Amino acid sequence: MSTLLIADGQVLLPEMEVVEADVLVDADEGTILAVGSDLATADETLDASGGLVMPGLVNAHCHVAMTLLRGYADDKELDAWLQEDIWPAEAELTSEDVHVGAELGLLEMIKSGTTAFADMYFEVPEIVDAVDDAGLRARVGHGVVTVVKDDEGARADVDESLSVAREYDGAADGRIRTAYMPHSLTTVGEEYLRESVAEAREDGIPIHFHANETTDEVDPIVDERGERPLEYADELGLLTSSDFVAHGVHVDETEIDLLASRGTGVVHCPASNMKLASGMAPVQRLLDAGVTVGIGTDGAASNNDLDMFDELRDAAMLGKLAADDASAVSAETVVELATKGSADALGFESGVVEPGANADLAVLDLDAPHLTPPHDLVSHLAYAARGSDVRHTVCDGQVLMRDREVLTMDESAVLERARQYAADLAERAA
Ligand SMILES: CSC[C@H]1O[C@@H](n2cnc3c(O)ncnc32)[C@H](O)[C@@H]1O
Ligand SMILES: [Zn+2]
Repeated sequence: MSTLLIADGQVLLPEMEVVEADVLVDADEGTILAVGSDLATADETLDASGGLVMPGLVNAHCHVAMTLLRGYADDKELDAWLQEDIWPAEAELTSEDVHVGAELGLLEMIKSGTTAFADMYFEVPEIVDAVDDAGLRARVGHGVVTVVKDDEGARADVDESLSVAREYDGAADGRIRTAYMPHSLTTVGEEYLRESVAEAREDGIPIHFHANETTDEVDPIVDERGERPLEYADELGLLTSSDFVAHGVHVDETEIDLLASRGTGVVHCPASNMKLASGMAPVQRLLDAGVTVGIGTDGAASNNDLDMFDELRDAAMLGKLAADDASAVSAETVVELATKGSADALGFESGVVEPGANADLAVLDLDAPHLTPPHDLVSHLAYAARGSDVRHTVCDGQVLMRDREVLTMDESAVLERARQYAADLAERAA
């Protein structure tokens, strides 16, 4: 067994308590062996002195290759943004573009302490390949949109999503898991949803989709069906405890109870919801009802970065506004949502620093003006820390970034390729 010791730091425990301790990792199994003092010596050591060892952040909803479209189209609401700018640009995407964009996003994640994410996009084999090389953990899937396709095209899209989910589950030494990913209840036709959900269920494949993001999406469903979107989703068999939905902004009490009783996770994407003026998710009400809530960035074109520390702060701030209550969505809550909450929604044994859990960890450097004085480190994580404070990143027991040097990627080459491919893409899409 080869071991890794993360030594001499403070450690954030699952109960949100901070203690001085070392963390011993089984680097072969990729799990945490022990948290404490006087632990065994290890094959490799990471110096965490002056730092906080915390669970790696889990970005529970992303479109990682959309980094190539960062800053490409801003300041529009969702429908106009997708239809006028994003979908025409995505029609020009090549598999190489997706690879290059994914690498850029993965680099950004490693540098800002994210160790796992969920991703819905096209050209999934390219994303799998990039994740495998970068060393992160992900639940990936091919996003299905049938509304603009003929029957043959729609079925091919559905089949691709199901076959990708079957083929790549367990890839990258088990760090890749998959899901069937219909884009949303309005962009995938009912007959395709009915057939494909049954197939996914037969094979035990989880399902992830965008839900209740805007009133423009909710109102037509209510008008045409006389029921709420998540009631419709439930009838289709889309809400089980292995499934998770993105956004859940415009949900009523019936839908919140449905999510809680089915055990379906909701991924809150506060920055994207604010930027596209989609609305404010009722995060405190979801939590009070017992819904599993995670946090995600959404894509870098609607955020516009993949720094989960921004998301923690946004989630806390927006949660208070939505509840009209400054005690709602507290610092402890958002830290838990972006770690264990997201990991639970995605079905990963990550998000906590405790023996047996995946060794997916970030070490934050506390020696910075904006993190001084250290009255309350959980408060700092929620309200003051930035991705650039991360000093080391570890996933599955492997060191991906040591002393701010990313070991699994050539940073300058990734940036150079991304600049070139993004410029070419924008030119083709113009
Ligand atoms: C079919 S692959 C995923 C698809 O989703 C698009 N997308 C990005 N952000 C959002 C969002 O906030 N709501 C809905 N759809 C979104 C992305 O551009 C891809 O086309
Ligand atoms: Zn999305």
